[in-house]
Amino acid sequence: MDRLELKALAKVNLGLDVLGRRSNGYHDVRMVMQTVYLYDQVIMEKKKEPGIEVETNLYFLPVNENNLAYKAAKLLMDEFHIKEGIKITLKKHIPVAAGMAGGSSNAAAVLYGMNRMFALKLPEKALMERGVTLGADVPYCIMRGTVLAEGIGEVLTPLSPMPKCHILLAKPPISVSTKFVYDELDSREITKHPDIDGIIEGLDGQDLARTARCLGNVLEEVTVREYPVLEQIKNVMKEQGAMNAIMSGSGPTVFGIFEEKSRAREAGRKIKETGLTKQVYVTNVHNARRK
Ligand SMILES: C[C@@](CO)(OP(=O)(O)O)[C@H](O)COP(=O)(O)OP(=O)(O)OC[C@H]1O[C@@H](n2ccc(N)nc2=O)[C@H](O)[C@@H]1O
Ligand SMILES: Nc1ncnc2c1ncn2[C@@H]1O[C@H](COP(=O)(O)OP(=O)(O)O)[C@@H](O)[C@H]1O
Repeated sequence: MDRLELKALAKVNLGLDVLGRRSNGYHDVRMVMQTVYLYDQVIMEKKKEPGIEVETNLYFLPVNENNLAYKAAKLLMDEFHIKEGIKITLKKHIPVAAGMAGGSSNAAAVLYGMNRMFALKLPEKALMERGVTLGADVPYCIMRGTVLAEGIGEVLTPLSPMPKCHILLAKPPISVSTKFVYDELDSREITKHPDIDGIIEGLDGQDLARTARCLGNVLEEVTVREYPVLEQIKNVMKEQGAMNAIMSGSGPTVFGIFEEKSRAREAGRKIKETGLTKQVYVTNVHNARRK
């Protein structure tokens, strides 16, 4: 196989709880992850000359060893002494540094793609073990779907799939570092832990209303205080009929759950109109496994 075109899908966190801090600075988490149908296109092409070439439509992204897609390719090329080269084209649509795991999803796609193109025959678990060395969310991005993520995010248990619904994503034009958000949380007392078990029970009962009611992200304690725009976006979504709305991951993307697509669209229009952000996307949950 000389060419492979993959979709690297984004995620949202339906629930995100932090249980403790490890001595290396990483945190023990308990998260419910959900894949959404917003994706980057990852095109992989073999080339005769050795080496890794990365090309992307976003001028500000690195195309060297600092790109997560490059790192993923290098990891397997080094381990398996691959002599041929690879060109990776990233057509980015997932907002960058947004709490939607765009970079991790690119890395996951490249690990999956390299495994297939070079017939490495690594089982999914082996790809995940390598993936976590690139980022805590990479193993989940390999697995995809509705998943409970524990440990630092790499201990994965598939859950009952999220019932069909529409997701409105809104990314305000602010930048928040994941490390900063986790570190800030250490200096605060967590006043309210999200009801992760309630989300899981909602999913088990295929009860969208219950699942939506239990959405929660402990990292909001840091970001919402710092950036009131997040609360404003959540409020518009709820006023416009969202079953609930919270921040995804370390932010700043906020997402709302809607039963009707027209209402999700209308809420997106309102968010743009009121000048909170121009970056809004209406999408849905995606539960198909990789082929
Ligand atoms: C917050 C979450 C929620 O899904 O997602 P994003 O907001 O990045 O999408 C993840 O936990 C982020 O995962 P990921 O972005 O892959 O993390 P990494 O690159 O491994 O780590 C970036 C930094 O986040 C902090 N970190 C990450 C994961 C974790 N369990 N504890 C942490 O404290 C560490 O300070 C680390 O240096
Ligand atoms: N292929 C990539 N796509 C997006 N970001 C990347 C990529 N490679 C490296 N990065 C860097 O990783 C950081 C986090 O990006 P991203 O994965 O989009 O964040 P998040 O996990 O918060 O959604 C950014 O600062 C970006 O410069």
